[in-house]
Amino acid sequence: MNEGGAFPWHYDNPSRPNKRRLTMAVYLTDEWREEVGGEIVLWPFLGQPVKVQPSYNTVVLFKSDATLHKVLPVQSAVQCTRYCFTVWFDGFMTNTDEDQYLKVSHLQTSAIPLLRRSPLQRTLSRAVYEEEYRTALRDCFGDGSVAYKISLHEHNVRLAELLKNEKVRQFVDELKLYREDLCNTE
Ligand SMILES: O=C(O)CCC(=O)C(=O)O
Ligand SMILES: [Fe+2]
Repeated sequence: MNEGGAFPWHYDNPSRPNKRRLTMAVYLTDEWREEVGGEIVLWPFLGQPVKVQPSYNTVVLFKSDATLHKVLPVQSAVQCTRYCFTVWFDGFMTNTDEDQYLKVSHLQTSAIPLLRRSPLQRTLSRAVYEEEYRTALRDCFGDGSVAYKISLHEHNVRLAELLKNEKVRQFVDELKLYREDLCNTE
């Protein structure tokens, strides 16, 4: 992935033909401490991010198709190897049409509770969190690196494609406001 072993914001199951339903990450770093870094951050759609320390015997379980997450860079100056293994559980009913295809009827306030728990959020996530996606790419790959430039370009292209649609653009603006309001009240 990259030298620090970090991951930018992603879903473990981004779309078909992926079958992942559940992610289980098991952390086995002995004597993990804060200056090592490498925390996993889970971000429930439109909610508050949750940072989990990858300390020995910690297990994290989440929905692979509806949990945005990233892994913070490990500080290479601190001589500590990060040990982790991940198990993905596939599902038979993963990425159904209902999970996969955003409809015009989803682009309205009343659909927000559904989007917050549904894999449908994946279509809108990079637009709602466009800046956070960019920052995480830079933190993971390093400013000026080829990998950063390529991944940033890919993000920008996919974002522009999504925002071509006027209704999507308007709804994304609404979701950004909703997200801010919720962060201030939660
Ligand atoms: O290393 C971790 O904490 C999780 C890795 C991860 O997100 C992945 O493999 O998709
Ligand atoms: Fe992941």
